Amino acid sequence: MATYSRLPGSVALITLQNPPVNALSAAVRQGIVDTVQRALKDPKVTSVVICGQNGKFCGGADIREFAGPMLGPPLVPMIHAIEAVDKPVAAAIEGVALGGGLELALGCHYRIAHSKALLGLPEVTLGLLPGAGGSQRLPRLIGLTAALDLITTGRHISAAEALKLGILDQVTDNNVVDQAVEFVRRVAGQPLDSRRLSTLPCPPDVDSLLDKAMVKVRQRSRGALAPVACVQALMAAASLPYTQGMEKERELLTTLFNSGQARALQYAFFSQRVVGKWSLPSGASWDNSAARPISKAAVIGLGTMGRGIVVALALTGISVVAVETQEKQLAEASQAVPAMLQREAGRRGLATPPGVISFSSNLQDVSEVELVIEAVFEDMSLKLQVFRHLTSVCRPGTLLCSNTSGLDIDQLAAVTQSPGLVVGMHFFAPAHVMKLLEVVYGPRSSPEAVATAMQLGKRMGKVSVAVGNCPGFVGNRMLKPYLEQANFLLEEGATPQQVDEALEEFGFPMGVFRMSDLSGLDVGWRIRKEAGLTGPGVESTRTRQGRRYSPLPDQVCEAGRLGQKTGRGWYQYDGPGGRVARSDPWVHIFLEAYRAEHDLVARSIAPEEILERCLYALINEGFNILQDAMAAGPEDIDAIYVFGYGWPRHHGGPMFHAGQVGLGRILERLQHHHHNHPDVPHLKPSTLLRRLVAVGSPPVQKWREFINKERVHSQL
Ligand SMILES: CCCCCCCCCCCCC[C@H](O)CC(=O)SCCNC(=O)CCNC(=O)[C@H](O)C(C)(C)COP(=O)(O)OP(=O)(O)OC[C@H]1O[C@@H](n2cnc3c(N)ncnc32)[C@H](O)[C@@H]1OP(=O)(O)O
Ligand SMILES: NC(=O)c1ccc[n+]([C@@H]2O[C@H](COP(=O)([O-])OP(=O)(O)OC[C@H]3O[C@@H](n4cnc5c(N)ncnc54)[C@H](O)[C@@H]3O)[C@@H](O)[C@H]2O)c1
Repeated sequence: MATYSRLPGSVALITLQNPPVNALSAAVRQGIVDTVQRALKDPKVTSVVICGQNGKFCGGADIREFAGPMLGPPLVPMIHAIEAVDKPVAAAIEGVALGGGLELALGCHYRIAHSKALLGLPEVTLGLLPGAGGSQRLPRLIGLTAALDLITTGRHISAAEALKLGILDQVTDNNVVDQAVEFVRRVAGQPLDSRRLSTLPCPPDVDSLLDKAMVKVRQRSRGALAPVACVQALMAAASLPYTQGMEKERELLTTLFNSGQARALQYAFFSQRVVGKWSLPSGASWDNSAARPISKAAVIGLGTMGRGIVVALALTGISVVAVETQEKQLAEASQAVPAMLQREAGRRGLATPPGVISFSSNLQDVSEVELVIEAVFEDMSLKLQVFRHLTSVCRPGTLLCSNTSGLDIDQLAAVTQSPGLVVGMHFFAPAHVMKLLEVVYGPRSSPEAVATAMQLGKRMGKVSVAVGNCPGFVGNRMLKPYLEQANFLLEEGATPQQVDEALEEFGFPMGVFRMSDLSGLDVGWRIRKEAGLTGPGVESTRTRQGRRYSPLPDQVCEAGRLGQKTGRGWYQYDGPGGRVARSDPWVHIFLEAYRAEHDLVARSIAPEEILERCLYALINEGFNILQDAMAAGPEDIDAIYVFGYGWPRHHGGPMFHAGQVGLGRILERLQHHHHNHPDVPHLKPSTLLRRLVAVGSPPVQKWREFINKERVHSQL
């Protein structure tokens, strides 16, 4: 709703009230329509201020309403009515003015903001465009170049930047409503024509800026529709009168609204928030478990991951003891880490990186910290040794965390004095940049330890997801069948390029083979050796441990091709560390020889089969994970894949995508592929998938409840 009050001095104050962000729900829109009418009719009112309750102007349209029929007064005529008022109307912006919130402000004649406010048109991130006149008014106010940037990126800008761009008329450190009231009193009676943005001309696109932008956006959007539609809306603004521009905005919005992509992106928005409200099978959850404050931490092992973790902690204002036993590594890290910190602080606009870092080669130096993150090699015996040492050195109550990619957290906990204080904190490379953190709880991890790791992740700006303790946890466990299928496809006749192209066409930033070259092929090779799948003494057949196995990646490593770092992998590069992947004749000859050796006849494989085999195998493992209660719900899996594995956000995440494709279809295709490849257990449809199909394929939002019920009735 919106409340109305008349302040001394003939100013009407309209306050939006819809906690927590004053989203423009039907009730708020009705409230605005009614109160604006009241202000218009009240002869004693000479000017109007619109503000939001509880320090937030407005977070935009109510995204939850998009799932149902749109009721209540529509936004566009509501904003036109405000713009047409013949008394000055000012938006008093505190907190946020985003999306429809900023569009509402653009309909006002003046905009005054608090210096800490954030403004933006983030609709593109929800698969939409600014559909309440924003795509037509903003370029009229700030020009095409700046409007293009804000609308196609959806980025939030500070009040200072908004003032510079000309979006705001005034910025204040004081009470913004008081300032706005004073402002409108001052300007009452002045002509308003030039303040009505819809009546102003839009600058024409003289340098074909928008054509060039369109080319770039199409290249970068990887199949996402909204960025393209945003440019189209700006083209309409630049070339058509306002009314026709608005018609085009509406037409484009309707297309986006009806696209599966908008639903996927809005689901992704809420998933990100759902995972913060974590719960464990024990009943412990975000709202009944207290986190400990952390101000001093240690990181053990300063390789690729450890360095990034030190930077991420320091940026959060935490003092870090950084420990590395190899002299050369320590010397390198003590040069590299401060430089990384400086760079990242600069990128985030922080003047001085807040955390203090001390480097050491002595594990004894971590005795005073409150939390330790171990990031030594992925070797269980080494990690056990480190944890034994830590538990004897650290004071009682210190949280001991491991950045292992998939080893057993419980085994690590078992060698410590307080197993309840051991959790996994699985960061992704580079750890100071990537948004995902898997917080891995073992059977003995205490709610307090999970809560502390989750909160620390949040402080670091991560999307933290609580996951159960199983090999590979959630993300890497699902990756295994995906990689396996990619290798099998090579055996059957595909090339690395064909597989990668199909996946990139789907929207991944990199296909599986380019990604593996980037991460280093030796990572998986080491894990397979540890698992006894390859290495000296293991037979060179295509079956291992009773199931189909492809020795192709092992053989590529044995040839000294470890990916980008050696300048050769599934592709060739300009040299060690090269980044541009080129097809390598060696790989094609190698694949042909391999197929000949194993009597395999290469067949032509369609992109559809590549996608089905790779993605449905991955999705199937997602169902197994839900069934095993290793993830609390499909949103957790989807957030992990979107934020950690490059799953295209406009496809929502693997589990959401399964729902969009249709669970019946996924089941049928898995059955088909499993029939053709009975020696590949990952293709055998999961019981949960079968159960969901049997009950009519409920929408993804209902799976959590269904799984819990099935578990109670022991159906899973
Ligand atoms: C069929 C054809 C029909 C075609 C025509 C249809 C016509 C429809 C007309 C539409 C016109 C378009 C109008 C406009 O252009 C579209 C929009 O405005 S889209 C919304 C744009 N706004 C945003 O994207 C902002 C989203 N929110 C945020 O970024 C953040 O929440 C925040 C505001 C920066 C605050 O951040 P935090 O303080 O960290 O808080 P949280 O993020 O945790 O949020 C708290 C709580 O609020 C919920 N929430 C936030 N924003 C919204 C919102 N806009 N709508 C609904 N709910 C919102 C959030 O989910 C949290 O709740 P929880 O999930 O925890 O319950
Ligand atoms: N690299 C990745 O992409 C990635 C991603 C997520 C998780 N991980 C996990 O993070 C951990 C570290 O991986 P990495 O890639 O950073 O390895 P790395 O080889 O780059 O670095 C490991 C570092 O640990 C040091 N070290 C070894 N024993 C030590 C000890 N006893 N005390 C102190 N330092 C010691 C080594 O000298 C080395 O500098 C592994 O468990 C790995 O599985 C890696």
